[in-house]
Amino acid sequence: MTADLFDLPEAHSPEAAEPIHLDEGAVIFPGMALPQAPALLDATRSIVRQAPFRHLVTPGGHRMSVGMTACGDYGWTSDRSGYRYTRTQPDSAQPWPPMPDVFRALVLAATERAGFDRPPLQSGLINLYRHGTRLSLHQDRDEDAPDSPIVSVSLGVAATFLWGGLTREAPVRRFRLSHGDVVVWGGPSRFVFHGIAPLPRMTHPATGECRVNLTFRNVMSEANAALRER
Ligand SMILES: O=C(O)CCC(=O)C(=O)O
Ligand SMILES: [Fe+2]
Repeated sequence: MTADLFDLPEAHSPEAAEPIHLDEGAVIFPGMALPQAPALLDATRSIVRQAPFRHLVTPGGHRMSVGMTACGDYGWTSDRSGYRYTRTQPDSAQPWPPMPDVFRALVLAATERAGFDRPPLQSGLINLYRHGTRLSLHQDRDEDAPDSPIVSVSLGVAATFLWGGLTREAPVRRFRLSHGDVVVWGGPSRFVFHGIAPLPRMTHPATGECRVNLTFRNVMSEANAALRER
């Protein structure tokens, strides 16, 4: 599997520093977050002190191998009763830590660079992968905000991103996501099936044996958010 990983397009070679277009509305920006990576990891550590990683249980009773936490107005949770967004942490009833400025600035820049209007700043999920951790093919559809894209930032050990289509049966392409890579998907690609292949046993100077992924979403559409504020 490690050999497979190195056969994928290398995001950081000079000739590949250009955006990689996956589909209409979906793009990888290789290395876009490299300058901010140390600050992103510091901010992540501070969030984790306030809201520790948890291995959530799926409605089917499986313990997820990804460790998860969140920041911003909403965090994603899962348990035997289903998947949902909550304004408080599942076991402490504390609000999620606020979204750090260094996260917000990167989300704004990536959203604009990808040509979308509405930056996903309502929820920042933090996923922790170790050797063998995977995230099977899924759509991000627990949100009610199809008008804003997903922004995803990869830090630490490189992973294989699985990029499928709008149905589970669609062919899956594989891309290598390295430290500092940013992926944005929205518009016609907002509900594309995607996932992460099991993380190889490798180390990265910034994170040791781990990969950290930050994914940003809006949870409520502009119309629903406006209704709430009335
Ligand atoms: O770790 C990644 O790059 C993808 C994460 C993801 O798809 C999710 O959190 O829904
Ligand atoms: Fe996802």
